[in-house]
Amino acid sequence: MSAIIEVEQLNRTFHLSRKASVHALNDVSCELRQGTCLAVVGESGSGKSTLARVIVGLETADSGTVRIAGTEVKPTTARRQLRERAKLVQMVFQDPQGSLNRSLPVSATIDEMLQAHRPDLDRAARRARVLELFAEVGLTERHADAKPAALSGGQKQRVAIARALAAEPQILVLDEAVSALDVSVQAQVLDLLKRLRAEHGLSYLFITHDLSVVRDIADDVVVMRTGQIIERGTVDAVLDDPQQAYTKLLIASAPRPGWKPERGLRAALMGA
Ligand SMILES: Nc1ncnc2c1ncn2[C@@H]1O[C@H](COP(=O)(O)OP(=O)(O)OP(=O)(O)O)[C@@H](O)[C@H]1O
Repeated sequence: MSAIIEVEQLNRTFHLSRKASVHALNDVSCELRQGTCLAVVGESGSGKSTLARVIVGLETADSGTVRIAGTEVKPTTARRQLRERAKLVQMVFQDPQGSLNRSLPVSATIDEMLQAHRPDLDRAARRARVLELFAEVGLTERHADAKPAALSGGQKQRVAIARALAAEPQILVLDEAVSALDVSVQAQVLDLLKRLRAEHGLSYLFITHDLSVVRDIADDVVVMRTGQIIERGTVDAVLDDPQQAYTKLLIASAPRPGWKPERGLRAALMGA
């Protein structure tokens, strides 16, 4: 199976002051196989979001390459190139609020995407497409015409997914996209994502700190720690037979029935 995203030796350092800097990405290489889901896991600050942001072009790497669908993508501000990249890869964030205007119906955000990516559609055709996209993510016309405040967190995240789909991308980069949702709503959104992936032949880069979510949706996983990938493999191989002590700790500290927060990763790493 060919790779739709190939990341080679990415480096990104943030200089915080004259003396202090953070190596957020340290020679990171990985690939997302076409039609599959690659999970990127690791504790807070390990570099997951920076990797996602470099891939979608929101962040610039100091060195290294990103190829999407065989073509190297470079940071750009040129509208045409940004639009081409948006057609390949769309990002869904933890907080859907960012892409919604409080004073407009949520359908407006999808209409805006369609205006950018489907200039062939007139107003009536865009409205029809908006309703089609809402139906695809399990929402109705009533939801489309509601303002953000009238929708639940799960419904808003469905709108964010519909917005991403409006560009007809090949890849979704989901950055903690289900992390803020209640467990039952999270399961519904994960089911939706699995269905959409199958129906549209999408590939997912799935950033999460939650290993139960990884087990549910991902095929492959990379484990990040302080900007480096320290373990990689299929989900079954890595979660059932982790090789690195850090991965073992991540798994041991993942919430499960009977789990106590004070026995979490930080406590475990500190030997508490
Ligand atoms: N714009 C920035 N300026 C300075 N430092 C940054 C910036 N973005 C990220 N960092 C630092 O880079 C490191 C990696 O951050 P990143 O957000 O990629 O980690 P993460 O694994 O996604 O964490 P989280 O799950 O908390 O979002 C952290 O130490 C962070 O503080």
